[in-house]
Amino acid sequence: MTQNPPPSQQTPNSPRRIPNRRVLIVGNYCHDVLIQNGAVVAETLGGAASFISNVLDSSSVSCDLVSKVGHDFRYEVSHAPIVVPEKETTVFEAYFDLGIGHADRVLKRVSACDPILPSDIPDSRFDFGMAVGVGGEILPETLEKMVEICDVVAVDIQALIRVFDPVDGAVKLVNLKESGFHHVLHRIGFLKASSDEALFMDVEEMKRLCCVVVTSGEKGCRIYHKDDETAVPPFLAKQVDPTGAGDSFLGGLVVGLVEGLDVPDAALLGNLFGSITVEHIGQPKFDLTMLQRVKDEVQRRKKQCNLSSSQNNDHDEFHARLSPARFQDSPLQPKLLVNGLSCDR
Ligand SMILES: Nc1ncnc2c1ncn2[C@@H]1O[C@H](COP(=O)(O)OP(=O)(O)O)[C@@H](O)[C@H]1O
Ligand SMILES: O=P([O-])([O-])O[C@@H]1[C@@H](O)[C@H](O)[C@@H](O)[C@H](O)[C@@H]1O
Repeated sequence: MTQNPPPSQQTPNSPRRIPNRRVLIVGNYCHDVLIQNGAVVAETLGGAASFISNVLDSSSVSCDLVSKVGHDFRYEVSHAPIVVPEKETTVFEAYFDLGIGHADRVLKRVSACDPILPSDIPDSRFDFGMAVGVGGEILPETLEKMVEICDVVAVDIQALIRVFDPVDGAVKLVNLKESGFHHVLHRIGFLKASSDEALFMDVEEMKRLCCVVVTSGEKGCRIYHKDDETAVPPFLAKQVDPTGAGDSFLGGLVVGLVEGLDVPDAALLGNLFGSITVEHIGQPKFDLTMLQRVKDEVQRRKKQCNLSSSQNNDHDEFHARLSPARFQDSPLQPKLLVNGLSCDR
């Protein structure tokens, strides 16, 4: 197969045969069961792929999605999964002993569908690939194929370092070095980890290989790349269920990158979508007016950055403009958050 050179290496005479497709998402949908004090509180569509495609679809970013489910898959989704008739859909039970609004949860994978194989992935080229497994469905050879066919690959570390207790399915983490993926990591563009997961990698080593983004719930996120470290401020949210925040964050980050924002601005969009997600149980339905306001702010920000001759590293203004766009119709008081501190307007 003839591959297009990555955009940075394309010249007017490059043999660019077929335009890239935009985004490839690889990861299984799952059924999430939320449990508090021994009782089932909610059952929802889960899996990073579902949260991410929700963000991309709502933002009009076209994507292909490769996911496997079993005969018992119960949800209508806009990107059809591969159905494996002899298997059951991946199921996660999430135990919230402190209440489902609380960030602390214990996850158990109680059923696992099949892994995604390189042959399940289309032989096209993509601008962005997203390796976003939740239940061990991304294999080293799956990621190897993704880095071959995608110009930039963003990886959620949870796809690489999760292992599952053979008896009760409890999720445990192994160090990235022992994950079986270490040899591919120099070929990925972005590695996203929550602050708990970041303890299972050497950030100093990884930031030399790719852009590392560490999310910290209500505190926002930090970006590490080479010798740079950038804190990206959060948005206020009334947390109801933390499930999917990291996934929606990654979706927002990729929407920003596809739109041509620089990485801190794109991460700010990630924070925005993460903050909206924690206000819902299951998949958030994004308000159309809010989405339009956010799109307008993104276009405005792009123009502003194009006009400015010097590198514009001041993201506070973009944050200050996104905040009211997000809170306009919300019961939360619109507040300005600067460097993680909230101030009344
Ligand atoms: N309580 C919260 N308030 C505001 N934003 C939040 C909150 N929780 C999560 N977010 C946003 O979602 C992102 C991902 O959340 P986090 O909890 O760090 O990830 P994960 O779901 O992978 O554990 C955060 O960086 C932040 O931008
Ligand atoms: O909450 P989060 O860490 O972003 O991502 C979650 C996964 O950790 C979990 O395994 C899955 O069942 C949820 O649907 C969601 O994808």
